Amino acid sequence: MRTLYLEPFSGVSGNMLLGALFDLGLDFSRFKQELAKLNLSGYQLSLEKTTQSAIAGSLFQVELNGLYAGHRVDEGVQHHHGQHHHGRNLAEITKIIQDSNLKPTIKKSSLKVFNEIAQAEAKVHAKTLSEIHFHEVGAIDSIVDIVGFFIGIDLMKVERIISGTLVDGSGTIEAAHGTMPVPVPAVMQMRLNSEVPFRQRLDVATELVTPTGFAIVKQTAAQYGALPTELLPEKVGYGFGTRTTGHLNALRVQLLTSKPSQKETLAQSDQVIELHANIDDQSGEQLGFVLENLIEVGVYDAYFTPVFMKKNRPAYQLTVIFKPAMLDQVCELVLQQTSSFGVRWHQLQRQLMQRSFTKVMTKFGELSLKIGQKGQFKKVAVEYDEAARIARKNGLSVAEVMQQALQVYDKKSMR
Ligand SMILES: O=C([S-])c1cc(C(=O)S)c[n+]([C@@H]2O[C@H](COP(=O)(O)O)[C@@H](O)[C@H]2O)c1
Ligand code: NI
Repeated sequence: MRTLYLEPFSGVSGNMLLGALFDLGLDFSRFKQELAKLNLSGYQLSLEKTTQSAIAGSLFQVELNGLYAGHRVDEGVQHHHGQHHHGRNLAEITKIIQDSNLKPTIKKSSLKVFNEIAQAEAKVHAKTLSEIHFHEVGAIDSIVDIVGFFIGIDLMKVERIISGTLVDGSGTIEAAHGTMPVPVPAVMQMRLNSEVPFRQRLDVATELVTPTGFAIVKQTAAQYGALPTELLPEKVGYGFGTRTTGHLNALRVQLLTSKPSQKETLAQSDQVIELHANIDDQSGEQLGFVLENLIEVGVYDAYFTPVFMKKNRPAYQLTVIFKPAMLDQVCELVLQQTSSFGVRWHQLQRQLMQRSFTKVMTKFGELSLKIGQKGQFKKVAVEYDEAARIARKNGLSVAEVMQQALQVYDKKSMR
């Protein structure tokens, strides 16, 4: 799976995302060909290979009638070059995107991002969605950045995006409406109840995370956190921002692929999801049923831990451990079959011993053994179900049967 890993150590914006994709090798001519399918005019694109703080990277900008696009959204009539213009609202932008010949997946993803930003702007400015206008200059910039990003990842065949923590600056910025706090209000609004990891640098007194950058990450990242260790960085790129921060102002991106030569490592180290839900109002019978169903669909483990919840309620915490591909299935099962109104999860790195299986013949019958190996360490475990069956049949303890099996194994392996 081709994965794009974002390192927004100096924030993220539409320009930085596209600059970074070009720096990774996205073909500028192919990109422009695809973007032309929008049938938009009045803009030029500039792509410059340059350096910042002695680091080589790419600066991507959208130029409109000689001006670099900056401000984006207004909640009504826009003053532009001394005239009054009504900007494009969400419905008009939706129409431009829908009427284009772009791939349906690109249209759909772009519209999700526009919706995310428009909802946040509407809330911040206490306006309705149709009253939020992406003004004439900013609308083109936003369309190019947002639609362009999805064109870029489609051309580069990126299948999954993972993002590290978004780092914003602090203080205030000057915008069309006056002074705005950082994180800017639209970003702050989109952060509410979102999982996107975020922190601020107090030594950078400007905006590093723009609404467009934040919305794209929020809508596209399948996972957040550190670089997955089982993946191999194949390419790295730097997309520069336009603000002067006194530091390297870039988004770093990595293109990751699975390590082909280390299949063994892959098999021994992988990622699992640990999901939790606290339940204080469901019967033991029903909860037992939930565990049975979870085990049946193939989770690695599922169990309850007694906990005290708010208001001193004795309750149970459900824990389920399973492979990441089962996330939707497990969430649905837990939400359908328990009284919990939500679930929470995190991804964990797991390391396993290399496993193999063998059989031994004891005087009571045949038994299966599981062998775990990690370097010079070795563990042998007797299959419990088989040992229990033999113990019952012969009137023995499970320990006696297991001991017999291990003795036979030891003799066999010493030979
Ligand atoms: O024009 C408006 S209303 C505006 C609102 C906000 C809010 O947070 S509300 C922010 N901005 C600033 O405009 C530029 C461009 O943002 P893009 O996401 O289009 O790149 C950026 O500095 C925003 O913070 C404008
Ligand atoms: Ni705004």
